[in-house]
Amino acid sequence: MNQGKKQQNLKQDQSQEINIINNETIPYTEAEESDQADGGFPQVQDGGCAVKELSELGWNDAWSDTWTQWLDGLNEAVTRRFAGELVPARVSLAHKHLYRVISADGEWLAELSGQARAGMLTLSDWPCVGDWVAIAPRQAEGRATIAGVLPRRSLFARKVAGNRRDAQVVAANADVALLVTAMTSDFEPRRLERYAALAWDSGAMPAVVLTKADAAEDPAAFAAEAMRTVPGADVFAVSAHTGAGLDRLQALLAPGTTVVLVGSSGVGKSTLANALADEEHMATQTVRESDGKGRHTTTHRELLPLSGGAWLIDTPGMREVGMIAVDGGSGLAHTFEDIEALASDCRFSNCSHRHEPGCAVQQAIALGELEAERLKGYHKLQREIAYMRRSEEAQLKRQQANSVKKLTKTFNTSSKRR
Ligand SMILES: Nc1nc2c(ncn2[C@@H]2O[C@H](COP(=O)(O)OP(=O)(O)OP(=O)(O)O)[C@@H](O)[C@H]2O)c(=O)[nH]1
Ligand SMILES: [Zn+2]
Repeated sequence: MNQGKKQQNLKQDQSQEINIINNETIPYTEAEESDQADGGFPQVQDGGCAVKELSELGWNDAWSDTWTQWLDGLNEAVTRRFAGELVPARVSLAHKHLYRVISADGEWLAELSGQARAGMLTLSDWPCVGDWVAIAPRQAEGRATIAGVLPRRSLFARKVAGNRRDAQVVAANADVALLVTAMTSDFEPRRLERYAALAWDSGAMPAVVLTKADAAEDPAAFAAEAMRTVPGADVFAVSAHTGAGLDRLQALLAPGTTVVLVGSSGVGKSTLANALADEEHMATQTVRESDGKGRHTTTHRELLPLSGGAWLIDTPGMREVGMIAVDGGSGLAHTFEDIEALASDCRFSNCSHRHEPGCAVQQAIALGELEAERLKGYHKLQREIAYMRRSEEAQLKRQQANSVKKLTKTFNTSSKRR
């Protein structure tokens, strides 16, 4: 799919306030205009982002099975309402309650059916970029109705610790999470551990990308350290500037694979994305020249095609994902498999691996089998998770207290009126 050029042109056409969907020109509707008033309408992603086959978007036998099961589970009213009209589509852009979705027939502007809306009980139920949804196209209008969201394979959320259901999902169904870190003084094994834990928790497969190979004296040493830090993950040393190592990385990103980039600011995520996309897809902060206002373009929430046929989810929320702590469940255990394995030999089952007698972890450190720094990283992440849990609980309590207060006030006011 080589539509990058077209996409660029479309982006520059924004000031004309048109959307091109399914090759038709459709003026903004009221809903879009009001969205635009508070923050700008999402950029037109790609006029004819038509895929020849759904598999290009990552659809496969497993998704087909999920689809069948999902349809079977629909209640009678929904089945009757959409009688045979539902087709799968993938969300390429989420903007408040308006979505862009790509189906085998092309790209649609879509909104949730009232019934689907009513079923959105928590923030995480709402569709987000990467989601597979069931749509009923409304051919005449060139719009579509979203009847529901298929169960997700993986998800990245803004707030993962504690109550996952209340997290805002910022990327769904990523297959691969590229943990991006530069081979400079920025390189921080402890941070990499945190990203790895986050990725394992998300359900996506982590792989490490070490950037700025051209500026590193000994890329192999960084790679070795990364392999020790994230056991079991593929490690790629690349330079977006010279192109070194990109081929090997491209091979991981098979057609239909969905990938996200996780990493701190300045490590080269945008540059890498550009190199993989072969186009300047990521010009998120270009100034709008066309209307002379010099206003920044809206930030994206997008599913971007990469040159090898894979897709990159780049949402503003993804940038925050790396900042937060993780669930503290399987992700932590997975990342620190070595420590967890040693821990099973500790004398006490609740050993904290600090001062307890018979601690197998401390013993391994004494024998030089485990780096003390790694245990420090483990403890630090544990502490952060505990801290997040506590602050979330406190926040929840405050919210509850506030709503009780509000209710009481409403009650008092209305009883005074009576
Ligand atoms: N030498 C070298 N510099 C690079 C490479 N890739 C990126 N950089 C530089 O690193 C700086 C940061 O790159 P970005 O791609 O903006 O980093 P980012 O991770 O997207 O940063 P945020 O947008 O803040 O999250 C820029 O000055 C790039 O030119 C590389 O392969 N080699
Ligand atoms: Zn121990």
